[in-house]
Amino acid sequence: MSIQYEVEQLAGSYGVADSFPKDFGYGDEEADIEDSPAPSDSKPRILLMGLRRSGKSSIQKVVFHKMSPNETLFLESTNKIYKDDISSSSFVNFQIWDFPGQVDFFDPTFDYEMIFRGTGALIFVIDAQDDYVEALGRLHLTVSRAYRVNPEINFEVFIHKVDGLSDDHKIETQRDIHQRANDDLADASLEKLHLSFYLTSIYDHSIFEAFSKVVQKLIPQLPTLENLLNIFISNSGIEKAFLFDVVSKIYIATDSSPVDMQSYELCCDMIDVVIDVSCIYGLREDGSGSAYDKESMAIIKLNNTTVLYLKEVTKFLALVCILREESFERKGLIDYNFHCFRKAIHEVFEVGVLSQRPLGTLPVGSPARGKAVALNGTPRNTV
Ligand SMILES: Nc1nc2c(ncn2[C@@H]2O[C@H](COP(=O)(O)OP(=O)(O)OP(=O)(O)O)[C@@H](O)[C@H]2O)c(=O)[nH]1
Repeated sequence: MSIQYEVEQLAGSYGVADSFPKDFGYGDEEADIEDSPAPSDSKPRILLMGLRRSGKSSIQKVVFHKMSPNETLFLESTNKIYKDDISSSSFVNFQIWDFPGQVDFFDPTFDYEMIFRGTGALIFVIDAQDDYVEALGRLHLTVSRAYRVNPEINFEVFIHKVDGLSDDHKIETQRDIHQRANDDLADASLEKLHLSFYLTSIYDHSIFEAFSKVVQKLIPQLPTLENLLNIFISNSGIEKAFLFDVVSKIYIATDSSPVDMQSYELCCDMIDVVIDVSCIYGLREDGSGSAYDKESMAIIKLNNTTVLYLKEVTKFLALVCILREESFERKGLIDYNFHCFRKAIHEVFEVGVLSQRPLGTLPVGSPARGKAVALNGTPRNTV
């Protein structure tokens, strides 16, 4: 059975007119799509805030720059705002702003209104191995100010460095921080301000999983991507599928079955294996070429009748699936369905790229014509 029909219907019927975070690729199919990235300062921002030494720079380096967790021990304290534009290497077309812990953010020389206005998500990092009373006060001050300037911001709290805590202690810490932070908001009549909490550590996959959720909330096309994944897996006998940003190993979408940490870790490990092998054996003799390109694909059969299947979807994205060996007997069907899935994803992105062009330059009849454009759902303000 093919899924071509449904997929094409879906991509069309959603009429995704919002923009998509990143131009999606390369090659013949996309040659007519102009790459017109937003000027770097107009990109939606993810702010990383928190007290000194809470782990902000480490998070950023581990997730987006492949730094090994142990190396973060030698990171120097950040003493100015560090703007990291990761859009040239990653699907995630955001600027990550790492704030130095010791700077008085509400110093009058700091134009915090401008900073918050163009912000998509504010991640507040709390060191769970330290006394967190001061951090909670700072959290309250920061989110209440930010909310007044821009109530659309997603407020995310990373209860970080939980690798040092026992399971019971983790739960208790999360409950306590959740309770106190929300009590403070209630006292300030800010009940509408919603905080999301995550237990994170750079020493396991929890930081990638948490960042995945933060980024997913900023992708307006998420429901379309999830639908496409659902159709793909149900027609191909696949158990779980993730759409990964290869560089950061953030999953930007998955099908609607629950995510268990082990499956996610397995898929992350597969990406590492593929990229590492490709770096060693996949480049040309003079070192040119790319470790990840249109040809990238891998199948790994495990000794427990599980098969892992990875294929390139776009320049930055890969589909990684987990399936049973017996389902893999119909490999032809899976390959064909993947082909349709890939095409549909490109169509979704194509509309996104078109919608980023000035409206006057769009072809008449283009679905993006006449719609207001907001990058990742976030106003494009220049700071
Ligand atoms: N155990 C543990 N240590 C961590 C984790 N994340 C960061 N650290 C350590 O925390 C220390 C401070 O990390 P930084 O990333 O420099 O903290 P920061 O918040 O950027 O600090 P400032 O730049 O001073 O604001 C480093 O020694 C890291 O190795 C974690 O998940 N677990």
